Amino acid sequence: MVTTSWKERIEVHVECCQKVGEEYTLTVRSGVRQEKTIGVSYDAFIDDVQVGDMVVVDGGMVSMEVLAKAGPDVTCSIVDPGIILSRANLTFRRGGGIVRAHNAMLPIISSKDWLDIDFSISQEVDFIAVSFVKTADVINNLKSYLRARSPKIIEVVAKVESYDSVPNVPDIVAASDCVMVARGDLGAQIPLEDVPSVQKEIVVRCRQMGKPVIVASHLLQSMMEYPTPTRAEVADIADVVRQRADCLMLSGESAVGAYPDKAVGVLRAVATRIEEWCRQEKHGNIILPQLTHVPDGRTSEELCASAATMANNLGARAIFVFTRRGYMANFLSRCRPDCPIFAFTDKQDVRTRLNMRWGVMPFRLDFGQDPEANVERTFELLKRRQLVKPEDLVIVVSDVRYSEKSAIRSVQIRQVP
Ligand SMILES: Nc1ncnc2c1ncn2[C@@H]1O[C@H](COP(=O)(O)OP(=O)(O)O)[C@@H](O)[C@H]1O
Ligand SMILES: C=C(OP(=O)(O)O)C(=O)O
Repeated sequence: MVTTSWKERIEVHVECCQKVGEEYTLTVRSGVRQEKTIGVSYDAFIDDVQVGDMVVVDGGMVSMEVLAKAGPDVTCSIVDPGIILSRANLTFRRGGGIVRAHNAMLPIISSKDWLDIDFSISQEVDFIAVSFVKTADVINNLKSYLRARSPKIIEVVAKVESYDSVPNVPDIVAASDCVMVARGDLGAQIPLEDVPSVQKEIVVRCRQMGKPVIVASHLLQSMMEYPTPTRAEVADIADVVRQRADCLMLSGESAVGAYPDKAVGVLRAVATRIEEWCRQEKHGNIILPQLTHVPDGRTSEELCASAATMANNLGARAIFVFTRRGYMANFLSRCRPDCPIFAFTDKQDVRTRLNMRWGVMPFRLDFGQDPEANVERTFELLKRRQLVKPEDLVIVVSDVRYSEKSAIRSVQIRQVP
């Protein structure tokens, strides 16, 4: 996955602002290395900020008041001391409210991003994530560009991380292939106490609309420095899993933290345990609206809903599904059944994209002419991998051939031979 770059960023490695009243210079001059001088990576900072504003770094890591402006430099006095980490995010508050900076008017996808998008197309990436999405328009625009330029389907992930995106979430979810709740930047733009409810609303909305959702950042923040997490972080991961989000994403923990492998291990262990508990306790069930209206889509949706209900009621070991474009696997995933969904597709890019879907373990398989022979091959394949064993009860969503040329869809209750 590649991501677009638009952000107002601070360019320091790590800076400790220790004393109240200490003066710092924020400058838009690039590459300046002077004591108590911090680079800001967008030029409009100088126009946006006013004397008396409060500049808030990373949602409150450090706050400083603007004392004076001179050319490219802004002198600030530390109000709340703390540590500024590299690529920190800046917001300004004036009269208690957030200031809609000039940057909020800039295009979400910059000219450099378009070059990067062209490069990503040439490299056949699977996903492009758009930072600081405000409305669905930017997603629609990028998707139509990708449709015209990319021979391969590239899915577009909307990163919800700005103040402006929150009221537009329903349209953004509808337009995107996938949504990321980017809690790091979101928490700097909206009050921190609003982040959990916004996260929950986005996760539920995405599931209702059949779009995968990633919850990102600060899941194991303390593991940037320590080999074990806090109990509160474990509880946060458990909450995301109980909300039935599709993906959990580490950021700094795996990118620059001291214990990346341990952090991934903790994430996996907690998620696995809580998923098991969710299956027993039946938490997180929600009402799913009808998604499709065309007759063919309705049939697929109903078939998958019934397959998931049957699997739950019968305590099935797994659901097997054949899917060329990923639709059937996606419908099944949306139902969040109690057992894994083994999805078989004849296309490698569909297999890769299905990794993003909740509960789906995708496999690539060349489909032969006879549907039943394909089903039998999948049993053998999964027995070899010890994912199922003889006599396991499984639900199979597959075509059944009833004449030389035609097949009908079916949901089958079967025992692994
Ligand atoms: N056992 C099977 N062997 C080969 N192909 C199958 C089998 N069962 C179903 N299929 C095919 O899998 C595809 C399901 O594709 P998918 O993209 O998920 O949804 P849709 O049916 O809406 O195209 C259909 O083309 C169907 O004919
Ligand atoms: C995922 C996020 O964005 P980035 O990748 O820029 O940290 C975030 O802000 O939470």
